[in-house]
Amino acid sequence: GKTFEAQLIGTDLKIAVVVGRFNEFITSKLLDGALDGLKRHGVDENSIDVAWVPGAFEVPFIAKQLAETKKYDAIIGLGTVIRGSTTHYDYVCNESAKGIANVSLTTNVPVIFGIVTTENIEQAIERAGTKSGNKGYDSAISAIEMANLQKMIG
Ligand SMILES: O=c1[nH]c(NC[C@H](O)[C@H](O)[C@H](O)CO)c([N+](=O)[O-])c(=O)[nH]1
Repeated sequence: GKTFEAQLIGTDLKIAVVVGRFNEFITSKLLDGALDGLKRHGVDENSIDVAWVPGAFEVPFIAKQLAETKKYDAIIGLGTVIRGSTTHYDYVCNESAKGIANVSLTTNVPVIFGIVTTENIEQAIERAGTKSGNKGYDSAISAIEMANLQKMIG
């Protein structure tokens, strides 16, 4: 039988990035990583739209609005939730994760979960371009793969 495995080439793809402003010190780095990953894999700068929302909780809502335009091959959700500074850490994380998965499934547009969820600021910094890489960059690669995979399966 067939094996579907997509290329990581982003030419001709249209991508939207939804990024939470909360913990902007981190999320701006995630966005930089995502844009870097998209462009260096061939996505045209003019084919990348970015929407800023207040925080991770709002990412799914705007991701859904963008998905319903049918203009994008994939959407990347970026944010940072740090338990140390959040009393309602679990709610924000759970609703953001559940919401993002739900948008994918209800709109048939791949939405990548690029929300950094950590115990403390140091761990968040590690995932935004230091020793654990950049989760925004990784999300960009996953977005390209999922968009191409969906096109392969048709
Ligand atoms: O993205 C985040 N939003 C956070 N809260 C805001 C939330 O995402 C909504 O923007 C807010 O509740 C208004 O709806 C966070 N904390 O509460 O700490 C957080 O750590 N990260």
